[in-house]
Formats: sequence, structure tokens, C-alpha cells
Amino acid sequence: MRRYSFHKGHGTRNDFIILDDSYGMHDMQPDFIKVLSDRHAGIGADGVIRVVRAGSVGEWDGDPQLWFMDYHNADGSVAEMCGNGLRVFARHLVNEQLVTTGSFDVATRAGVKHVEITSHGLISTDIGRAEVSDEAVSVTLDGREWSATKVDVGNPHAVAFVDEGVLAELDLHRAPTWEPATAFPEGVNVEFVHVDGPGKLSMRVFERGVGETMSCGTGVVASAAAYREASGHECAVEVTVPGGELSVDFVGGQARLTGPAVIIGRGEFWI
Ligand SMILES: N[C@@H](CCC[C@H](N)C(=O)O)C(=O)O
Repeated sequence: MRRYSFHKGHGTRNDFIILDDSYGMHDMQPDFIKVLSDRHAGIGADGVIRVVRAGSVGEWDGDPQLWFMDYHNADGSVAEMCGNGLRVFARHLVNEQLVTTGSFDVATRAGVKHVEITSHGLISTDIGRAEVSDEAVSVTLDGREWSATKVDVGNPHAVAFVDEGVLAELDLHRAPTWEPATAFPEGVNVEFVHVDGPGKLSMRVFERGVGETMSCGTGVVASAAAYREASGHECAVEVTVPGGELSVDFVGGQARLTGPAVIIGRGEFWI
């Protein structure tokens, strides 16, 4: 049995277990992640984030001194990016004095992301390009099918625009399916979105590797990008998710996601 310390945090109620591992000693096996993330037998979270120096990550070939966000979904799968996780990771780095300024870079599997702690206590993150595809895809849930927009935010998304009543009533205990199957060979995060007004969206999400979550930062960016593409809207997009509010703006085609990030506590576990 080994003893680990952890922190717990969330960004718009998308919650994460944070494990400090400066020297890359933790073995992030899927079973370990699953046990930790279990809401009944473990600590419980949508995902686990390991805080490790990029130089300790075999697949990383950039600046070895950067902190690397090693993100794992609750089912043990690895994801390329996590928008809410990035803000929570940044908050943790600041709180633990692992960085000394409020403006810094973080290494992720989707590349280097710049982070700014804002004067309003929110965190802004440069997510990069959200690539909207013109490939025809659809998603199906409970026998209902919607056409969807395929968006790559480093990780894969399918965004379906739905009526307000549908958004409220969707049963996301089951996973949506998609067509064609080849569109998302690694699985996909599915966002259901209602346009509340110009530049205002409401979104629910079924996350790959988790299920329905209260928020998904990259899903919010994907939804904003799909909305901009469809409507021609140029200004910032405010997105309401079950867990709160996030905003997205696009500067020179690069998406910036801004929102809260909270560390709620720390503890120890034995496994
Ligand atoms: N909740 C995250 C996304 C986490 C990864 C996702 N489930 C995937 O597998 O791609 C976010 O805030 O972006």
C-alpha cells in the first residue's frame, strides 16, 4: 500500500483530483485512475490531473521545465486537452507557488497553452485553434437524431444545436452515438447547445470517458466555434452550462476561454 497526497478542485463544477508528481514517479494506470475517480469507493471526480515537469513526460519534446497537465478521464482513458482542467491546474500552480507570476505557459498533450490570472479572480486560457470541419456528422440519443458540427479543440467534439425544451429534457445517463463511426475513431465529446440570443448559448455535454458532466471547457469552445461558423457572430460568446458560466473570445482565430477555478481542499489516500 502507498500513501499519496492530493488536492481537489473544480472549474464550473467539472471536478478534478490533482496529484503532484514533480519527478514523474506516479504510475498513472487506468485502474488507479478509476478507483480514485469513483464517487462511492474513491475520492470522486470527472478526471485526474497529474502535475509533472514536462521533461519527465516521454512523449514531450518541448521545454522540459514547463509544468505538464497530464489529464486522465474518470474511466482511466487519457485525453489530449481539458479546458476546465487547465484553469484548475493553473490555480493549483499559483497556490502552491510552483509558478511565480500570474502569466505563464502550461504544457499539454495538445501543445503549449498560455494562462493569465485576471484581476477579477478568473483565469483566461489560450486554447488555440478550434478547427470546425465541414464533414457531415450526426448524433443520436434515445432514437432522436441531430446533425452535428465536428470540431477539433485538440480533443474531438460533436456539437448539435437543439431546441430549448430538448436541451432541458435530454437524458444523458446514456451515451449518444454518432454517424459515420469513422468520424471519431477515438470517441467524441458530444455537446447539445441552444442559442439563447446573439452571443449567448446554453450547453449540456456528454463527455468521452466520463458521462454527463456539469461543464466542459473544450466543449464550450467547440460550441462557440460551431456557433460562430453558422451565424457569422464575431464578438465574445457567453456559455451557460449546468455548473456555471464561461466566456470564449477569438483573437486572430485563436480561442481564449475565461472562467473560474477553485481548489476546495487537500488530503491523503492509501492505495
Ligand atoms: N472536461 C474537459 C474535457 C476532458 C477530456 C474529455 N472528456 C475528452 O476525453 O476529450 C474540459 O473542460 O475540456
